[in-house]
Amino acid sequence: AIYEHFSSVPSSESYDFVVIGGGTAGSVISNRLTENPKFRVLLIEAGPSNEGVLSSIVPGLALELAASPYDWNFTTTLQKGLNGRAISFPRGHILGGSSSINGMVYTRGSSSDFNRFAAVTGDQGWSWNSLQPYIFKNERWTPPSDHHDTTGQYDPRVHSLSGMTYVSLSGYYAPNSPKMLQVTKELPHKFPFNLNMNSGNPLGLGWLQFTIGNGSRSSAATSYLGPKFAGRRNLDIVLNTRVTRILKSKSVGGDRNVFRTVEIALDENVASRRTIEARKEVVLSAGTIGTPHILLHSGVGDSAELKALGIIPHLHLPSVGKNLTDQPSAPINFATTSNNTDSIFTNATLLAEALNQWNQTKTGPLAVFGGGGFLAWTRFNSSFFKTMPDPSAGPNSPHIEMFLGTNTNNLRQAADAPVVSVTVVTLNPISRGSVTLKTTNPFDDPLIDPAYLVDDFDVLTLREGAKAVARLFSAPTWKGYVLGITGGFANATTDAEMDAYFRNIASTTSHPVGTALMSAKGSSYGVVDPDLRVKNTTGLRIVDASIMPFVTCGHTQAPVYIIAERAADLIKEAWM
Ligand SMILES: Cc1cc2nc3c(=O)[nH]c(=O)nc-3n(C[C@H](O)[C@H](O)[C@H](O)COP(=O)(O)OP(=O)(O)OC[C@H]3O[C@@H](n4cnc5c(N)ncnc54)[C@H](O)[C@@H]3O)c2cc1C
Repeated sequence: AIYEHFSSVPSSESYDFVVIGGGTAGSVISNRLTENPKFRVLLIEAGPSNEGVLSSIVPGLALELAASPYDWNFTTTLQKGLNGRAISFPRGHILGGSSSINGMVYTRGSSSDFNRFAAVTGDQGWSWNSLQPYIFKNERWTPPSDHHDTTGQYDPRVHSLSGMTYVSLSGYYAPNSPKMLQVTKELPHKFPFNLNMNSGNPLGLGWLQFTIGNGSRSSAATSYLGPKFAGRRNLDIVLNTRVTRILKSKSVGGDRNVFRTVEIALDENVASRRTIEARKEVVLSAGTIGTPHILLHSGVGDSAELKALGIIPHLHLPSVGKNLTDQPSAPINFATTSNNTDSIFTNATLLAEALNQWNQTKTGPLAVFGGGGFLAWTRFNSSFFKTMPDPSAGPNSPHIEMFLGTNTNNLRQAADAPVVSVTVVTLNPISRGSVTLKTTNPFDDPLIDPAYLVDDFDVLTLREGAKAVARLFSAPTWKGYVLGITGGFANATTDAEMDAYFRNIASTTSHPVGTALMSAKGSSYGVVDPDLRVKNTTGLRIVDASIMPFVTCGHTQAPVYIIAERAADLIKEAWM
C-alpha cells in the first residue's frame, strides 16, 4: 500500500527491511526484496508521489522540475574553482528520486569503469562481465514513439527486452541528424561512428538512448514501483516522511554496532520523532547527499568532526561525506545562418501545439529531452599522461563528453535556429569535495562542496572539449549553416581566457557520487564493504550512487540501477 503520511501506517505492522529513500536505487531494492513473499518491506520517501506530475511524465518538460517542489533545491558552498560562485544542485524529492527529474539519458559507462570497481574492492562480482545479468534485469528496450526505422542506429545484441525500465531511441527526429552522421564520415579519426555506446566501449559518436517508453519518462517509480508492484501485500510505501537518523539497536551476540532502528520525523518538531526497527536490515538509499547527511546525524562519520559539532560519535568512519565527485560541464554555442528565434519555450502557441501532438501521438519535440540527437565521447592521447596518472578507468573510457542533444532552450533549432548549443563534460574529474553538516538539525541542508574545477586537469578537460567541439563543427557538412562560436567563449582565444570562461559558467552535470564509497574488506578507507554492508556494523547497508568509488565515464542512472539490481541479490542471498 502507499501511505501519504507516516501517521497512517498501521502501528501494528512490523517489517523485515526498512528502505530509506524511494529513489532510483531504493525503488529497485523494494521491488526485488518483495518478490519474496516472506519479506515485508517498508519504503520511506521524503518527497511526494510522482503520480500525475506532468513535467515528470512529458520528457520535454523536464527542465520545469528544477527548483520545483520535486527538487531538494540544494545550493553548493561558494566554489573557489568557479570564481567564488555558489550553484544550484538539483536532487529528486519525489517517488523515484532523481530518476523522476533527470534528463533520462541512458549510458552504462565503459567496461573499464566496472572492472575498476572490481579491482579496488577485490570483488569480481562488480566487473563488467559479472554485471551483465543485472544490466539486462534493469533494461527493457522498446521502439521509439514515432516508430521510425531504427536499423543502423543501435546494436540489438547488447540490449535486453525483458527488464523493468524502458529504454529507447528518440521519438523525435532532430533535423540536423544527417549532418551529425556526415561528421563521422568526414572526420572518421576524430569522430568515428559508434553503433552502440552502451556496449561497454562508448568512444565515438552515436545516437542517444533514453529511459523513455512510448514517449513518456520511465523512472524507477513508474517501472519498479508501478501499480502491480506497489500493490504487493508485503510492500508498504510511505511518502512525505523524512528520516532523521539511524539509531543503534540492542546488541546481538556481543555485536555492539547493530544499526537497525530508523528515526523519522512527523514534522520539524523534535518531539514528533518516531522510531521503527527492521527485523533483518535497514537499507540506506537516500542518494549521494541524503545518505551521508543521515549517517553524520546518526553519529557515523569522523568522530573528531562529529564531536566538534556536538554530535555523539557512534562509529568512526572518516570517509563518510568525503570523496564527493561530480562532473563539471559547460555550454559552447555556435551561431548559424538561421534567424528563426521561435521556440516552444518562448512561444505559447508552439508549446500548445507540441503538447497537443504529445497528447495525441506521444511524438514531437516534447517526446524527448533536449531535442534528442547524439553523444560524442573522446579521450586524451595516451602521451598526455606521461607526467600525471590517467584518471580514467582504462583505454576504452572517454575523458570528454559532448552532448550534441541540440539545444534544450530552443527545441526548434536543429536545422533552423540561430544557435546550436553543445554541452562539454569533464567525465573523470580529479577534484574531490565533501558533504558536511552545518548544524545538528537534520532539517537544515548539509554543506555541499563538490570542489568544482579545483584541480587544473578538470578545467583543462573542458577546454580540450571545447576545442573538440570546434573541430566537429569545422567538418565540411556544416558549411553554409554553422558560422562559428558565439557567446562568451567566442572572445576566448588563449587557454587562460578559455579557462576564465569555464570558471564563470561551468555548472553541475548532476552526477555526484562517492560520499559513502565502497572499498575492499579490511581497507583503511571507505564506508561500505563490497557487499555494501556499512563497515563494522550489523544490519545496515547502503545502496545508491554514494557507494561508487569513482564516477563512471557517463551519466549515472544506469550504473545506479545496475548496482541496485546486484545489491538486491546480495541481500536476498544473505537471508535465504
Ligand atoms: C536534474 C538531474 C538530471 C540528471 N540527468 C541524468 C541523465 O540524463 N542521465 C543519467 O544517467 N543520470 C542523470 N542524473 C543522475 C541520476 O539521475 C542519479 O545519479 C541517480 O538517479 C541517483 O540515484 P540514487 O538512488 O543514488 O539517488 P536518488 O534517485 O536521488 O534517490 C534518493 C532518494 O532518497 C530520498 N531521500 C533523501 N533524503 C531522505 C531522507 N532524509 N528521508 C527520506 N527520504 C530521503 C530522496 O527524496 C530521493 O527520492 C541526473 C540527476 C539530476 C538531479
